[in-house]
Amino acid sequence: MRILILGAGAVGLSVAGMLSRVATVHAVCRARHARTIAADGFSMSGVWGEARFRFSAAETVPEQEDWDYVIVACKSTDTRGLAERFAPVLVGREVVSLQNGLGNEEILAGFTDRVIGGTIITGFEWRGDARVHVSVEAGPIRLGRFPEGADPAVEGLVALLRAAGLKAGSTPSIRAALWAKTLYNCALNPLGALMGVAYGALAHPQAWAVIEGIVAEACAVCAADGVTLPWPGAEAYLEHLRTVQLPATADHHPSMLQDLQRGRPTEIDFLNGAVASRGAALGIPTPVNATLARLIRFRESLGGGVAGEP
Ligand SMILES: NC(=O)C1=CN([C@@H]2O[C@H](COP(=O)(O)OP(=O)(O)OC[C@H]3O[C@@H](n4cnc5c(N)ncnc54)[C@H](OP(=O)(O)O)[C@@H]3O)[C@@H](O)[C@H]2O)C=CC1
Ligand SMILES: CC(C)(CO)C(=O)C(=O)O
Repeated sequence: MRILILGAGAVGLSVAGMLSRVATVHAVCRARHARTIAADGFSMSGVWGEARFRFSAAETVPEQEDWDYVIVACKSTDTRGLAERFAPVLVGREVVSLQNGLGNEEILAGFTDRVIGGTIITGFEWRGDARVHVSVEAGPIRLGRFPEGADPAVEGLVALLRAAGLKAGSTPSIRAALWAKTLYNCALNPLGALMGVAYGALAHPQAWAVIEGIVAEACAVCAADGVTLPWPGAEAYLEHLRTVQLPATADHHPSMLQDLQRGRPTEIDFLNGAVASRGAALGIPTPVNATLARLIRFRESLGGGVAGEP
């Protein structure tokens, strides 16, 4: 099996490393990571184990290679640019999004008619060039044919991930899985990023009241979008978030916080911003999500460092 990973960073290089145990892998990543991988390998620590992996990595794709799967693992803000740059590699191939948020699969569907959606609810933190710490894991990787269904290509990648030692499963309703992951990220990422706290701190009643608003609106938009979530309503999801997901990732700081600290664009327009824009299109009011999206965009405009510092 031959796997190409595009936009390989914390998530993509870790998945590349694990898959290199059972498949031929090439990762398209930044040059500094590629240099370190060539010299010393990719180093991984944490809940996926301590390991050093060697696989092919560069800023470009080797010419005239064939790929069984192309996994896109960049930030959602880079999906379109990356897809445009590597468009010839995507045409007619199985292209898998392993990213957060709503909208990546729709972008990739403009480049291939074989899109597989994916969700990953594991925490990855940079520790240096080509060095990543896998901090927490709250569930298996979920894959499904986009917009719906599962088929042998989806099952083939699930089997490969399992053979590599990862927890993975398929779903016939990837849109529901993407919405479910988006609920989690919308509820926790912007608040955690704005307040500079780990997820566990968001159980505070003042924060939780905001989270209730975020989730109620997002569930209403999701229902209007024709997607049935695994929970009967917002209350049931909030209970799952409070009792299962929050404890499992209590010590994790949202990647959005790191983006803000580094003065980088966040994925807000694929999270709460996407809930607000889809809500507007469907006639569902989303004042809480729209306000959080505005606050994050405002914070982005202030650049890196701590707000208020000279
Ligand atoms: N980190 C986490 O814990 C989790 C992240 N996710 C999601 O997974 C996705 C990826 O996140 P993550 O791995 O953290 O992001 P990273 O920023 O660590 O990785 C993406 C990498 O792609 C690189 N890149 C972008 N464009 C190109 C290009 N044209 N050529 C080569 N490299 C390129 C980026 O470089 P540069 O930075 O220089 O632009 C970066 O190194 C996101 O949607 C995120 O929300 C999901 C679950 C957990
Ligand atoms: C790491 C994870 C899964 C939160 O636990 C995440 O989605 C993020 O930080 O964006």
